[in-house]
This record gives sequence, C-alpha cells and structure tokens, in this order.
Amino acid sequence: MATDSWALAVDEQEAAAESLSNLHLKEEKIRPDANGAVVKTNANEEKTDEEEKEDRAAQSLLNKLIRSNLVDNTNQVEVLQRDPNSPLYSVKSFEELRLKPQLLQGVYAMGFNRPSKIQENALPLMLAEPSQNLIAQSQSGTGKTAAFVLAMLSQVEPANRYPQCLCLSPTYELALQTGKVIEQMGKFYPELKLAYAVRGNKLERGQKISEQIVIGTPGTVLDWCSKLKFIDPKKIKVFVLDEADVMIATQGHQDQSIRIQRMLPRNCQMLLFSATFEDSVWKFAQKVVPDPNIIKLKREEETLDTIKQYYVLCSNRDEKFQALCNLYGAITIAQAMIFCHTRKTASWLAAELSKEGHQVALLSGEMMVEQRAAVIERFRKGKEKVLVTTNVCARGIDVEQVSVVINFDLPVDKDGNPDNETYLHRIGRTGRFGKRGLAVNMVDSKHSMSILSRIQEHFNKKIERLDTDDLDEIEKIAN
Ligand SMILES: Nc1ncnc2c1ncn2[C@@H]1O[C@H](COP(=O)(O)OP(=O)(O)OP(=O)(O)O)[C@@H](O)[C@H]1O
Repeated sequence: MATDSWALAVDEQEAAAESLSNLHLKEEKIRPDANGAVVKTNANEEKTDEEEKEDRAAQSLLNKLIRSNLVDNTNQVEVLQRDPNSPLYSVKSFEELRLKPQLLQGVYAMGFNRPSKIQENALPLMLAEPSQNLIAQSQSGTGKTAAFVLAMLSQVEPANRYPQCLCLSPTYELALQTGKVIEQMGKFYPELKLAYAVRGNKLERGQKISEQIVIGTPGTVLDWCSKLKFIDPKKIKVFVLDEADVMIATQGHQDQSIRIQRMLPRNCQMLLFSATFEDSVWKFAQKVVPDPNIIKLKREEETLDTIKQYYVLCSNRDEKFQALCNLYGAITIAQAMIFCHTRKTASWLAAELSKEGHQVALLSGEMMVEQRAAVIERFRKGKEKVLVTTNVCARGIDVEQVSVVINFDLPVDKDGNPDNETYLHRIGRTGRFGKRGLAVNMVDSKHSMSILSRIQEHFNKKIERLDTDDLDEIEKIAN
C-alpha cells in the first residue's frame, strides 16, 4: 500500500511537470527542474493555473491543425431569436444565401457542398438585413470559423481601403489559422487584403491601415484602435469575437475585448463564438453582444453501449507490457491508441513496442503543437499503427478512426480521482456510427483497481476481466 501511494505521488508529480512543460506558448516562464519536479511556491501555483488556462489555446490550435473535416453532429440546433415574431430561416444550400459569385466560388473551391448544421441557421441570420447580432456555441469542428468568415467576406467592400471587419482571436497562432481560412475563402477577391494585429507586427507611427479585414489578439488590436490609431474603430461594420471560452481564460483579454467593443459604432454587427458555454462565457458574451440572437448546438453524446470493455490484472509495468504483447499476438489490431499517465512510461512503452517490430508513433509533452499535429496526421494516414500518448497530451483529441483503445494507465485527474469524462471521451469515440469498439484497461495496483471500480460505478457498466494468457479468451473478444 505504501509503495502504491509512493508510486502514485511520483506519477502525479511527473504528470504535473508534464502539464507545465507541455506548453510551448509560455515555455520560458516555468519549467520543472532537472528531476522533473515542480517546486510549489504560492507564486508558482498561481502560474500553474495560468499555464493550465493557456493550455486551452494550445489544445484548440492542435484540434484545428489536425482537423480536415466537419465533426458529425446529429443533434438539433437550438435557436433563440431576439425577435421571436420574425420568421426563422434556415438554408440547406449555399445558393440560397445569394452570396456574391466570387464568394460562392471560394466556398465551393474549399470543397464545401452544403452548410453544416450550425451554418444552416447561423448564416441566414448573420447575412440578414438589417444586420443582427449573434452569440453561437457549438463544439470545435462544427463549422463556426467558416461561418463567420463567410459573414465578414459578404459584408466587406473591397473597393474601400480601410478596415471594415475586425476579428479577435485569443492567440497569435489561432489568429493565423483564421487568417488562412479568410485567404482561402476570399481567394477570388484579389483586391481583398488582410492585416494581422499581433505582437511583433510593427507599423510606423501615424500610418493608417488599408486592409479591409483585421484579425488579431485583443491587446494589439486595442493599441491599434486607441493609442496608435492605425484603425478607425468607427468604420468597423462587423466585429467577431472568436473562441470566447479560450479568450476569457486568458488574463486581460476579457477587459481588452470589452474596451474594443465600446469603441465600435452602435450599428456594428457583433458576433461571438464559443465551443463551450459555462456561466463565465455567457456573462462575457452578454457584455459584448447587445440584443443577441442565440444559437446552440449540443455536443453529440458519447456512449459506452457499443464498446466492449475489459480489464487485465497485472502486478507491474512489465506485466502490463507482456499482456499488451499477448493481445497483439492473438488478435488483429488495425490501429490502436495507448494512453499512459506519465511521459516516462509513454517513451519507455513506445521504445519497447518498436523493439517488438511495431510501427509506433509517440505523442509527447515536450513537442510543440505543430509537431504534435504532424504526428497525429501521420497516424491518421496509417503510417503508424500504434499511437502511444500521455493523458495530458491527448486531452481533447479525436480518435475516431481507431477501434482499439488501451488504457495502459487509467485516466485520473489532478487529485488522483477517476477522470470519467476523459474515459468516456477516449473510449466512447471508438464505437461511433455503428462501429464496435474495444477498450482494454491495464490494472496493476489496489489503487488502480479502486479507480476502475469507481469508473464502473459511474457508468453503471460492467468491465469484464480478461486473462491475456488465455488465447481462446482473447480470440473471443475479437468476435
Ligand atoms: N459546410 C462545410 N462543408 C464541409 N466542410 C466544412 C464546412 N464548414 C466547415 N468545414 C470544414 O470543417 C472543419 C471545421 O470547420 P471550422 O474550423 O469552421 O469549425 P469550428 O467550429 O470553427 O472549429 P474550431 O472551434 O476548432 O475553430 C474545417 O476543416 C472546415 O474547412
């Protein structure tokens, strides 16, 4: 028991160290020492929180970099109109929107055949005359960015050489991603120009910006609008606040956004987008978007109904590895994701699996977001058959095409309690769209057995024991 709790403490410390060094955005600020330990002073704890928040921006960027399609969602869109008596429009095709031909061409060139679920309602609302304000929430990947980019491009007058659309993003990297979508969708508008209001983009004093669309982070946009006067905020027609949930998690961004919003003309269209809608986001949204229409698309429910769940009892790491090899020896596994608690275990496991002849990809905490995206991309293309990753690193990643998930270590939160949400997200996605998924949990201590029991209780689903030395039994689970 004493050994268990000691092992847990070491693991937790490592995981904490990882969640810190994970973040290249603030890398220089705090780092674990040479032993991977984090020194906990009050000041550092505060920073840890900050870093944790900034991790949301990194996760959001990672999701954008690895995504190539819309995320499926069969839920109904909920629309709350400002004027409940006005008819509610929804469109099933882009033609119905009567877009300018160059823009429709841009949309089709991007390979979009029809509006996504959220776009069906959001687009007619955003393009209506007179202009209407909108607060929209739907999970990442459902087409929000494409929607507001289309709204900005529809309203911009390319002949007018001054900023008319202003879009706020939480980070420089996220601003660049949105900028790319603007460039792609607006590619048949050669006269249309885009400026990035981000730190490091220095302009000469007294200069006025001629680009029609400005995208940037709140601090720099505020400077450009007020102190430096590069932008005349009174000429802005469309104001977009993207990733509001990430925005409010970053210190100072909320106030800066509100100050920018106050400089805009009253009839400027205000649009706010968020992947989540907790109370704090909602309060902020109401402050920056007066008289809003509201559109919400609930997250698709993940269930464990179509997933076969097992656990394997082992007494240490080597036995877990042996059990994994037995599994691989007995059944055909096209592609699997394996989750470990610490970076050290993940690296060790990846090396051992490689020695066994597997093609292994490793997603590790010290990688930059772009490097992680490249690893996931290769795995998606099937270049590697096994992806070994740590819990922290894989948070929020979609594993849709993978039908086998191995929890080499069970997911636990900062306090060592079962992380049910992560368990569901990780495993729930393997059994989507009628596919049958397989999840195997490795259990190697009383502590992890108790975590497993609590996970079972939480979902009210039995996780069967699997004896990986019994080949017949393993073969059975594959059928
Ligand atoms: N109508 C559409 N048809 C096909 N693909 C689309 C459509 N709209 C968007 N996409 C694509 O789907 C993916 C997700 O879209 P988008 O980035 O707009 O979602 P999002 O909700 O803004 O996600 P995030 O919150 O992560 O920014 C992108 O690859 C985008 O090109």
